[in-house]
Amino acid sequence: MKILSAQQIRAADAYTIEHEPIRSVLLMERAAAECAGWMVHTFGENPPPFYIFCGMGNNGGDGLVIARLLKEHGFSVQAWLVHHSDKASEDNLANQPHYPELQHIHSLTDFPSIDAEGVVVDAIFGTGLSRPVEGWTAGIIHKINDQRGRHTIVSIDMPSGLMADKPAGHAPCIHARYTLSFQFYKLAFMLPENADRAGQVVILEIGLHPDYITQVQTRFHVVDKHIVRTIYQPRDPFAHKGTYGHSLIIAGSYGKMGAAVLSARACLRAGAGLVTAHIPRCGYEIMQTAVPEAMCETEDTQHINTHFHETVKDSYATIGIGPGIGTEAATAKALEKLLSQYEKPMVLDADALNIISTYPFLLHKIPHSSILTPHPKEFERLFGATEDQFERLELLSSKARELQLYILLKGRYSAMACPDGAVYFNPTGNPGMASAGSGDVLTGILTGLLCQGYTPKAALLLGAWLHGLAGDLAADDISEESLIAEDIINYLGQAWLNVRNT
Ligand SMILES: NC(=O)C1=CN([C@@H]2O[C@H](COP(=O)(O)OP(=O)(O)OC[C@H]3O[C@@H](n4cnc5c(N)ncnc54)[C@H](O)[C@@H]3O)[C@@H](O)[C@H]2O)[C@@H](O)CC1
Ligand SMILES: Nc1ncnc2c1ncn2[C@@H]1O[C@H](COP(=O)(O)OP(=O)(O)O)[C@@H](O)[C@H]1O
Ligand SMILES: [K+]
Repeated sequence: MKILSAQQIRAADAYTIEHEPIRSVLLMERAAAECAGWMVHTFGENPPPFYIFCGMGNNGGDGLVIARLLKEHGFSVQAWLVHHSDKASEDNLANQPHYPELQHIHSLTDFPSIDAEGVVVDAIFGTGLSRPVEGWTAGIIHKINDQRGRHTIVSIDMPSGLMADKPAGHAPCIHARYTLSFQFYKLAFMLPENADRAGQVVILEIGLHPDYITQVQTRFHVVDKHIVRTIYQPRDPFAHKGTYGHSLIIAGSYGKMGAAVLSARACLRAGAGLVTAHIPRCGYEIMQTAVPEAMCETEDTQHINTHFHETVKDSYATIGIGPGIGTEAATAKALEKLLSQYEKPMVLDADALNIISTYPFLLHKIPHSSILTPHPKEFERLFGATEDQFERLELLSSKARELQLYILLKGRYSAMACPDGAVYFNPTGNPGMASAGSGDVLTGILTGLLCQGYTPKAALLLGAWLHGLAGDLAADDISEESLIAEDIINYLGQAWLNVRNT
């Protein structure tokens, strides 16, 4: 699914109005009807009172229509027009007479007391907000946020105060429980700095013209079922174990053999034909016992990996390196040699990335189209700090282009930058996965997918999706709290079935 900028969304509205064709006030009616429908579906059993705050633009226009529709449905509704500007938009103005009970807010003192527990609808600003909200309108936003404990706040299209594709910093902004966003995710929703602003994002289809959506060029995308289904390749009925490649996992050190076990096991469950784990000697029995399906190659050194470059053969379809290997000088030396001699795309994670941040010239030795999977701290060590998360996204995308690598920046919506500069966000996954070892599993999955012949881009998008989906399926059964990395591996099979049957 594409992520459009505010300006592209305006163009999509205009294109739809001209080519469907539909009058703009009817497009507003259609969008608002989707919101009202969601509200009836969500709160309709025993409807609470609704308090609707409308702005002067088209977002406010949506609010006016929602107020009318909910009232017609028999809900208890009060609505206010927040006069942040002297002029209302045409469609806002057209809808005001259809809601005669409309009340007015001209200053902070007009803010009503809203007693009974209910739903506060925020339709003050949408994608038209061009600068941070100031003055008494900012005060209204704070007053609405003060209601959070007692009321459910639902924002229409955007939480008011947030801008679709610009940082809002510490500017006043509604903290919604739900955001009903029209047709597309907005870039701002993908960033952790806005996590407590948009709340749970619900995408509502409002029938914007498909021709516009197909032809519009955008760098940002959210991975969805359609993309994943296009990537998925069923296995060949005549396959043998050689068909799906031989991968090498270089991982683990004394005290961190779990990282190696998790990566090797995930690599197998992702579908690799053969897996060899390269580990220090201290891990031999652990690995052979925990992952009997994997072959094992050990170092002369007892506790760390130092000579893996000597055993690497071109016959390995790919390599996954990094989880738990430590950052000792001897390991760093071996990594440098490995990067100089192995030419196929590989997966680099964790300590492999930490070593590279200490010796940045190694970045240029990584085989093109390899996948790097830093978490935010590792990313900062590799590429430096940024002012805000929009700037960090730009840095991510420009580094992927400059180095011709795929870089996955981990998070709630992991951001995956491609060598052509495009960035895909992965929507699957949950906070239960914020526990030790989840990243080691991801390394194994990505390696397993590369190994069996998926292109690096396909492996990246499908791998992140499967990883998060397995986590979601596990959390559904055993809770987010008790989820551990091993569960992600155990539910990978169900995630595969889900992808196959979609
Ligand atoms: N036909 C369309 O264009 C449709 C638009 N829709 C709605 O329209 C919204 C966009 O509407 P608009 O473009 O009118 O914009 P908004 O309603 O988001 O806000 C624009 C209003 O806010 C004012 N404003 C902007 N920045 C401000 C600031 N910092 N402080 C105070 N006032 C400020 C502007 O002067 C204008 O009055 C979408 O988010 C969506 O809710 C939907 O109804 C779908 C159809
Ligand atoms: N709140 C969350 N929502 C979705 N995914 C998450 C969340 N927290 C963590 N994850 C995922 O779990 C993985 C954690 O990786 P990482 O921090 O490297 O863990 P570790 O180093 O312990 O293995 C990442 O893929 C990340 O996207
Ligand atoms: K809003």
